[in-house]
Amino acid sequence: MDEGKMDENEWRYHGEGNKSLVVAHAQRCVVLRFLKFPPSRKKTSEEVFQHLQNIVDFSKNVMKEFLGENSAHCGEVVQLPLEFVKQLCLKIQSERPESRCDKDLDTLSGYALCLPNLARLQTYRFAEHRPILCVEIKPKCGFIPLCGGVTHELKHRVCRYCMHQHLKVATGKWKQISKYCPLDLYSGNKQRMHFALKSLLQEAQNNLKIFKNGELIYGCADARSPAADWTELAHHLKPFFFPSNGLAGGPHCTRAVIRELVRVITRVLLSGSDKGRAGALRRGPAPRGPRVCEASPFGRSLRRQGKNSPECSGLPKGCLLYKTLQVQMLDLLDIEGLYPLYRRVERYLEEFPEERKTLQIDGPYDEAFYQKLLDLSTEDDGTVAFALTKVQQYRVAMTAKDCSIMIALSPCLQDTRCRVLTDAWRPEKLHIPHEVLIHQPSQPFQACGTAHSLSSFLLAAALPGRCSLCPVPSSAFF
Ligand SMILES: O=P(O)(O)O[C@@H]1[C@@H](OP(=O)(O)O)[C@H](OP(=O)(O)O)[C@H](O)[C@H](OP(=O)(O)O)[C@H]1OP(=O)(O)O
Ligand SMILES: Nc1ncnc2c1ncn2[C@@H]1O[C@H](COP(=O)(O)OP(=O)(O)OP(=O)(O)O)[C@@H](O)[C@H]1O
Repeated sequence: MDEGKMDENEWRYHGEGNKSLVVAHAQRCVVLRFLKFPPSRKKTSEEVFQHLQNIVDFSKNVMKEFLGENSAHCGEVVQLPLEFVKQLCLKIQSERPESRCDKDLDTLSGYALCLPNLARLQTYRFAEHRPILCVEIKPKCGFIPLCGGVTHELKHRVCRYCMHQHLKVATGKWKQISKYCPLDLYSGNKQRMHFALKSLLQEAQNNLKIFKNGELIYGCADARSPAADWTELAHHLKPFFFPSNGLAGGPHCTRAVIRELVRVITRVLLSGSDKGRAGALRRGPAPRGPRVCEASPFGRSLRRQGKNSPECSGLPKGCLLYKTLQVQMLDLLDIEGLYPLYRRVERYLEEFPEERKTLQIDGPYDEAFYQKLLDLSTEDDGTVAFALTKVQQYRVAMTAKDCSIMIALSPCLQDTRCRVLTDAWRPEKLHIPHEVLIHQPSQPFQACGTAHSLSSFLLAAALPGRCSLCPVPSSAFF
């Protein structure tokens, strides 16, 4: 990217979250990710640069280590002309959802992160003409804590996502309670996963987005968004899944297309053997909590059938869901167990503020930082070192609890063989037909009231095995 010659007209609004706003280049497969701040809280250029550099280091030295070399896109910090950023900000303002406009894009520092556009395939530097579907899922926390520090009994039975649903509907953030439960998605049981994905498709909230050729075609900006329209979605998807068969339209076709989409996503989520160290994280004695959340309609129907424990399929060790869950489980103590340790660190820093740097409180997120995360002991020896390790593990776990998985799918170019879509990944596997990418938004540490932003990571995993898209003839698309 030539930062000297930037033209705002070559970029379009792509999406935003609570902390950043993303624009995509119209031709090239890159995005720019800008930080956002409340109008009253501007940061200096140096602070913004450091924040973004921390995100890059964290992706590279922590998340990539846990989730696998092939699973990370760290991006790079770029400095852009201020005039370009100002014009871009004006250009995209009308496309921003109202609910996100309480924060402004940072137009003062000129810094942004440049990343690959994960809604497109990464093999090609330029947007090409083959159709690309990208499914973005933010699965949220996939386990129920079982640690002794948890005081509310309900937290041992109902997962955080399902509890939050009630709060979100009560406060008007979303219109209705979703049937989605992360524990169903993380179960590894295909039937439960299908239920979870269908529930996401019914009530996407901010947990599911679908892009076609880089454009958002399905997803929910806020509670004012129109209700999900499966007929329209099926219309978009039919050429991907049933390009040449006789399924004309109507409810039967819609159901068939949605079923196929759910089946393909499940298959992708369960595949993958990219090595990361998350699988090697050795747990202490603490056992895992219940595998089914009491609030999940799937769990309830199991109980009605008298099945108290579901058939437990478990996740294959190499798959991204498994690795993500392992990292989430670095939260060994829950916020209730962690808070006293956080206070211990805080008190220490009040007394010895100069230690902040030595203790790597705000980074750098380097190899030494990563190594300390591997200590999973829960025996508190009363030291600041122990408390700090648990706090940092908690922050990393929070990152994994808030990340998104991005699955890019494309039909094959030949009738019978799939092409590799990622040249960098295992070129001998000429049948790897799709890409999976994880995107992690900026991760704050708000649990205890402060707002340190920690991390962001982008991951890609190569998937072995044939995909159900393989037999799809390409001719229908070109
Ligand atoms: O706390 P949660 O589980 O509600 O997660 C927050 C997300 O809410 P969600 O429940 O997914 O709608 C929230 O998402 P939305 O703004 O609601 O789309 C953010 O992702 C937030 O992260 P950050 O503080 O902006 O870096 C997330 O905060 P963290 O918990 O990751 O700090
Ligand atoms: N590299 C990328 N490629 C494609 N799309 C991206 C990329 N990075 C972000 N996006 C899109 O932009 C949206 C907003 O970005 P992001 O989630 O990083 O915002 P955030 O403010 O950090 O998130 P949060 O609300 O969790 O704090 C994402 O949901 C995703 O759809």
